[in-house]
Amino acid sequence: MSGKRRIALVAHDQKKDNLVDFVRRHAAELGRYELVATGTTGGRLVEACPQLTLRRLKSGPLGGDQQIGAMIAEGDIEAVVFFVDPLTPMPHDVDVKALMRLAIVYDIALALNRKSAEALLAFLRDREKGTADG
Ligand SMILES: O=C(CO)COP(=O)(O)O
Repeated sequence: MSGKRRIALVAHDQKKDNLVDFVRRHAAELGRYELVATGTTGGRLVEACPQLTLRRLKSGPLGGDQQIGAMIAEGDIEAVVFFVDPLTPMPHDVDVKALMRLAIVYDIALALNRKSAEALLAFLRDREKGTADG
């Protein structure tokens, strides 16, 4: 690891534009973290924010969600921003659930939509300042 704290970024197809918008608006702040993303999401983010250094994992349905889950289990993830699409059936739904489950098990900050992602960043900011628990 680089020594920076790590954040995972993931979005389902219908939510990728929303995540790109979120990351673009917070690029400077997110750039202070080591960023990992599932494959297609990562491609979109790198295209939109070429200044960000981001490691692309496998695409979600091909194991990317599980790679993030494994990082959580290893203690290598600080927070997960995962913009989920609740209206479309996913062939890899079990992987999505497994990732969320591990985030809960390990008490990892997990944001599933834009407002909770804003709250997550505020929490990380407070934690850096030493004014948040956890
Ligand atoms: O499917 C995903 C999360 O479940 C995201 O994967 P991609 O970023 O490769 O589209």
